[in-house]
Amino acid sequence: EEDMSNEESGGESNGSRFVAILVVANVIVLVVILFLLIIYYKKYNKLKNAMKAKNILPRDKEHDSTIMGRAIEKGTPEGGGKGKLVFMDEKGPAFKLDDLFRSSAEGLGRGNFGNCYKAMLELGRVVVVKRLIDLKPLSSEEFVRQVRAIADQKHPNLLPLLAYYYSKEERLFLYPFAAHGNLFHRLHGGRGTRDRVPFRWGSRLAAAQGVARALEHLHRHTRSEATAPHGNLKSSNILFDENDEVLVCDYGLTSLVAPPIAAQRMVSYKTPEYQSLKRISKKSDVWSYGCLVFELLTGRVPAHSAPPGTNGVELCGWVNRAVREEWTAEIFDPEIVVSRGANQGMLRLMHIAMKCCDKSPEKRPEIGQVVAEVEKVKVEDDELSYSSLTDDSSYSASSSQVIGDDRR
Ligand SMILES: Nc1ncnc2c1ncn2[C@@H]1O[C@H](COP(=O)(O)OP(=O)(O)OP(=O)(O)O)[C@@H](O)[C@H]1O
Repeated sequence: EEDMSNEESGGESNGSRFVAILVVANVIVLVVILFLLIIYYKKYNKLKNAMKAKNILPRDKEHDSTIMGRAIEKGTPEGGGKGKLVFMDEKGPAFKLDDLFRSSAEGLGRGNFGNCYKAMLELGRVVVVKRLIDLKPLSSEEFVRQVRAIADQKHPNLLPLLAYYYSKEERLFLYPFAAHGNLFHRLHGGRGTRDRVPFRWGSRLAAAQGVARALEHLHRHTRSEATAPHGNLKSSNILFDENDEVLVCDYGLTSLVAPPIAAQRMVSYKTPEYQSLKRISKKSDVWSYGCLVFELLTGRVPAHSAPPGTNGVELCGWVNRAVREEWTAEIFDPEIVVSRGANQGMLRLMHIAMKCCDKSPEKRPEIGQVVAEVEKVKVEDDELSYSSLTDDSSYSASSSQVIGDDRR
């Protein structure tokens, strides 16, 4: 009897051990399955994002329609922040934060200071929202003071700041949308394809004149000489409105951006004097203007402002070498020289740009002088005499080179 009861209790304990092993095995299998699912999900997401980044998968529509909301949600009252949308026009708000929150948006590109979105509001209004990252740590009062200084710069050739959004986590600038794109695309887009719309000399000259006028305005309204009032002058920051009028944008950010970031990313910090002496001044903008004019005349991208994925040329050195070595005719974009070669106006503009790009900032002209000279350049300018900025002897020499040169 004793043996039988021992056998029974042994059987019972074996049974419960078996059940326990079964439970543990099940738990292990479940944990392994869960673990595999997590790995699979992570890999799937990684692959999906990589494909999206390479434009293999179409962009998510839902993402597009809520992108603006996500961009600002942390700062809104609903998100727990204390976001504020402030309009610069005294007439008062043209729309509410909520309208922006609900607008559908499309990315325009990622610049050096964050993403830019085109936001389509109800009633057909379109604005551009620029997210600002890597700013200096400024108190809200100081930030507002700097933003007001930017907004007060009003000129027909400057893209006006419509509004700003400020919260602890997020700073946004709102601008009108410029319908005809930027100068970079106008100059370099679609080259060598059937889609290319030629960008003629007259339009390039008009762009050079508009930019010079905008810069002069910025310089006249900036007291300090030891700052670059624009700071980031380059072709992607020159826009065209629906009438093809020039609108210079992204001015005044030098006062908001942290200095090491500015040194890495802004054009005014690529000047010879900043590279050697860490000096920045109004003449840094004049140098950037000279480079921009070279870009207009040559159709080549300057190395210092070439967007990622594009190659640039060190244009100041290249043009100076061409003039020195007597092959000036070759620098001009074939799209503007057509059959008659570079005209007097193109040569005149080239010489103005050469003065602007002088290695020594002291030798560069003031932007006011640049405007006066650029305004004198005509679409068909056959006058041989001109003054102050352009050096008559080098001008005559290079004009004859242009006429006599073989195109290499
Ligand atoms: N108001 C606007 N209207 C139309 N296009 C704009 C407007 N503002 C910016 N863009 C375009 O959006 C794109 C991204 O602009 P963003 O200013 O962020 O970058 P970027 O000009 O390439 O570089 P950076 O940040 O150094 O200025 C550029 O192609 C620019 O020309």
